[in-house]
Amino acid sequence: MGSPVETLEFQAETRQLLQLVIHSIYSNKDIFLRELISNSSDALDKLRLESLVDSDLEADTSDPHIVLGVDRDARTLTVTDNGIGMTRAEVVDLIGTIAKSGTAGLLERIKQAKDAEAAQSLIGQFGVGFYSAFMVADKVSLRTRRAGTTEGTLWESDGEGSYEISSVDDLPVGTTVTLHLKPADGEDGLADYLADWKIRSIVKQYSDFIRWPIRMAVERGESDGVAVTEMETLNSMKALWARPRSEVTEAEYHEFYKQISHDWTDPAEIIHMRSEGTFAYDALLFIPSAAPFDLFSQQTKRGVQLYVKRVFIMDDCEALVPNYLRFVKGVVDAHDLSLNISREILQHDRHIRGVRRRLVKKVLTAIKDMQTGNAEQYAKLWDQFGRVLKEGLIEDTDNTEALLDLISADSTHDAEKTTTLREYVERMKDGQDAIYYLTGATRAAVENSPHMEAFTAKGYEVLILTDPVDEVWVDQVPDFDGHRFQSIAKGQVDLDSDSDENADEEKSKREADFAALLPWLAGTLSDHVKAARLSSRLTTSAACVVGDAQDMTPMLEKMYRAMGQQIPPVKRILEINPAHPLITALRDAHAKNAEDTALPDLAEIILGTALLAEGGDLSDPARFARLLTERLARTL
Ligand SMILES: Nc1ncnc2c1ncn2[C@@H]1O[C@H](COP(=O)(O)OP(=O)(O)OP(=O)(O)O)[C@@H](O)[C@H]1O
Repeated sequence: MGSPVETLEFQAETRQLLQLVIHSIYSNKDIFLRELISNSSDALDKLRLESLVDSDLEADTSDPHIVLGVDRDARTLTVTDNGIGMTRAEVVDLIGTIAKSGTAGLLERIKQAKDAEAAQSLIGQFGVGFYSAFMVADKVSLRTRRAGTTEGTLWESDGEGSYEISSVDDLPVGTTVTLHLKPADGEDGLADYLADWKIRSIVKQYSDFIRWPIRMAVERGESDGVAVTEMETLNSMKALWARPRSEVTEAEYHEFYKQISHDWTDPAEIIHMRSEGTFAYDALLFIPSAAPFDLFSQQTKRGVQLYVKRVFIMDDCEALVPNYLRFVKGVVDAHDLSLNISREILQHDRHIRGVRRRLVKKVLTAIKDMQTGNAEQYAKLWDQFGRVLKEGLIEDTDNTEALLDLISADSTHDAEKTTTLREYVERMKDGQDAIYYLTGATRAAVENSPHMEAFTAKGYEVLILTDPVDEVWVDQVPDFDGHRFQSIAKGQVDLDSDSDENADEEKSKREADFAALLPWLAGTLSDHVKAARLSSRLTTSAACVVGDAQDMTPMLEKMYRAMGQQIPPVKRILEINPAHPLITALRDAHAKNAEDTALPDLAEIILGTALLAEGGDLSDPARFARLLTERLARTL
């Protein structure tokens, strides 16, 4: 026997929240199904747990499931579970009221939010759960019977001010939510939620890994003019990350990786972890073996997806992995977050920040282990992802040390093999305190650059850095193991630190010899260089161009320009080799007749050749070619 229908008012806050939901704060209405399935899944979990704890509870737990039902004539969609169910009092408490603390304050802030996006992000902290049904339905009925009780409850509402509640007989244990669907309306984001394909695709996208079967009767042709239907399970239920590592085979991991990454090759590394602390989560991450083609495009997305209790929440979750680990693929399943959590809130969530820190450490440690344990695999990985990892030196100062430890760079020590910074430091010469490097477009350009000459002659090893990102991090990272990074194309170089008196004397004499030429050179070339000085880094070339320690390198200047930034041209310093015959001849010619009109052209040619030798660009190549040919012609 059913009881008389009682009409109850929604609590004031609930009413406000419902209004917000109905008047569509959410552009993505599909999520209502995710919310209802998630509630059902929780109810199935609860029943299983309760029946284990309470042996007197007469509950059938032989086939826990969720069934989706469509009635096209009545335009209803039902979500049924045989989970724990609710008593009448629980329905009033749980569905008619919002028990969460801070609701009133939150609603106030939502009302004051500037736009829909801000409102959505606030409400994401909260989760609208069951109420999201009102986004797609103009009436919702809930029939439920709690396990261990006999009386069923019917709750019905149109989401306006009140709801009706009555007792009903003969309900099975569990809950059925019936949505009386609003008409489909493309403009309002309301899809046809009676269509099999739509339901199927929402389940696949959001609820594929729910551990209980989600079933639906699907049509399988006709027999004697009558549609034949068959129950089909829509979700795969296989959430690998929720299983203990020891129970998952490598083949299963690989299969799963391919499914989420759309990659054909097996991953290079698998990281499977579980945290059971105050903020419990499972994480299953993969380091791919090859970089995707769009790794450096602006549109590249991060590969880590966020789930909450097996319900898909979002992909490209920037709160979980930093940009420089965008190549890492996988899933993080947090056990205790709102399903509607927004990206913005996630960014500021203390727990999520903790998860992120841990994931970064795990990934970096996995790469480090590869470096020490499997050099060949590591070399491949570095080749694919080294450039991106080096972005971390700019983005993530918390992990500078770990990242520097991973660096593998070309060096003048070995033409075939790269070096780690640690190996470099171990080979450093006595008295050498800095790590020398030179940046450039290619290994050949760097190796043949005039800046290298004295370093090569004196046996100093120089790192050859040819990735654009190298230009930036070397300027930002203070040191490795107490040794600062020193560009050999910047600042003064004094490789004879133990200079004796004779050397000093010689130096003063040279300075005096060139005392007239240097200011003249600087003046003549003042459109291109800010100073001219004698070099101690050249052995065979006549000249080179160097920057001050804080100057931007020409490559960095070019990079900024390519990105559309307006920066004034950076003038560098011309260094000349006092022992080179061309330079001594110029000095003598200048001493003889400083007004000789051929001299400025010669100065330009010297500067131009220095730029060409470092692989740089000439400001006016045609002019340079003309000056050079005229000069050569005169020598014949
Ligand atoms: N199918 C169901 N079976 C049993 N109880 C349910 C069911 N659906 C909802 N409930 C009860 O109603 C409560 C409120 O549900 P609602 O979806 O509004 O919020 P929630 O699931 O608690 O939180 P959120 O969705 O924000 O994470 C649930 O906590 C649960 O106790």
